Amino acid sequence: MDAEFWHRKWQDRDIGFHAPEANPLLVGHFSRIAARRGARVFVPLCGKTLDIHWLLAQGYRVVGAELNRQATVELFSELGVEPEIAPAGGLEHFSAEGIDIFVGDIFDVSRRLVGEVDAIYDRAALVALPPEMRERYTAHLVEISNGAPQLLITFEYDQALMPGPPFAVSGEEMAQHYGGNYSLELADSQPVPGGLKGRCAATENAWILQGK
Ligand SMILES: C[S@@+](CC[C@H](N)C(=O)[O-])C[C@H]1O[C@@H](n2cnc3c(N)ncnc32)[C@H](O)[C@@H]1O
Repeated sequence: MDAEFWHRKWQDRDIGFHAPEANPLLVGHFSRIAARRGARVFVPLCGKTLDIHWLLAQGYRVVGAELNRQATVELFSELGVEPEIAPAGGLEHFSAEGIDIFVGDIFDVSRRLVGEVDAIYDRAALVALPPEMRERYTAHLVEISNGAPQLLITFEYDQALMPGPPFAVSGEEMAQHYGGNYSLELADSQPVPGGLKGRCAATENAWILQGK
């Protein structure tokens, strides 16, 4: 799952992960980790998700990281906002009132660059990464956010039945990555209607991670 894999997906418009509405688990649970209007929410691997539209509409500020420039151009266009675009280290920084998106590899996003983070919303980000990248990703997220609380959405299913992404991430794996920094609560668990990609029984889990 290198950069080319994701750029090709965007180029071929093979973006089944892009949901047509804000995620119900976000809508149902987010206020538990960030109640304050104006809180700044980090959305890693953000694509052009409508979850960002929802967060902005609730009065949150958003900072995102996304590899694909065209996805970011479309995000701002669909928000109806003209971004300022500037170089930022080796990345590009798209910004407008209440929103900053860094275009490039999340591993090049530093704590200094990302700035204040009050909460993290991870949907289709941890589960988009293969097992060998998840340890590095989770440690990096904790480092650049200073251990901000998270709402993290995962899938659980029999990985033998279907290759990822999205990958299955178990509760045990969650504890391995995040148990040292956070207390973990499985706040919600819902069957995926019709199965994952229409072919594999799965549950979608909403985890709330609060700093220890
Ligand atoms: C499965 S999609 C999810 C997008 C979004 N979270 C959503 O819910 O629609 C994963 C996204 O992560 C981006 N991505 C993959 N690897 C990345 C990396 N190393 N750094 C930044 N973005 C990355 C891809 O381009 C893609 O848009």
